[in-house]
Amino acid sequence: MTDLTLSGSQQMQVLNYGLGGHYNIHYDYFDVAKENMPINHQDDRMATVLFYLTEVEQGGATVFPKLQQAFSPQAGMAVYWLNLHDDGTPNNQTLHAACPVLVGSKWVMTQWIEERPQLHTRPCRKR
Ligand SMILES: O=C(O)CCC(=O)C(=O)O
Ligand SMILES: [Fe+2]
Repeated sequence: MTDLTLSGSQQMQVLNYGLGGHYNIHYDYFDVAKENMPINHQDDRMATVLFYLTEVEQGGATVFPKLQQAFSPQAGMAVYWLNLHDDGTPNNQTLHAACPVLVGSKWVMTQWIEERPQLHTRPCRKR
């Protein structure tokens, strides 16, 4: 689906949000150049695939305020985005949050895709 390898990436994470459940505004990348990461964990989440497993009656949208985009959960839908630019620097336009569930329950599955395993298949370009 993404043409990226999942080797070295964490397992998918399943999240359930009940009434009022939300995810505060955040980036999925760590910005490894800035953060003092241990030498054996210098990798970053270059991409995210977010699968919606359920529809939510009201609320629960994933919002990207800097891009002015919102996605309302639909069962079977996925949103895929790149957290890093082609040169590996973080793309701060990817700031996002999950709005509170107002009615119903929300199930999602997140796959974060690591950058380093793409080394031999994905060229590193200048921005
Ligand atoms: O549940 C959502 O809509 C967003 C989840 C998310 O941002 C994440 O898992 O990193
Ligand atoms: Fe996220």
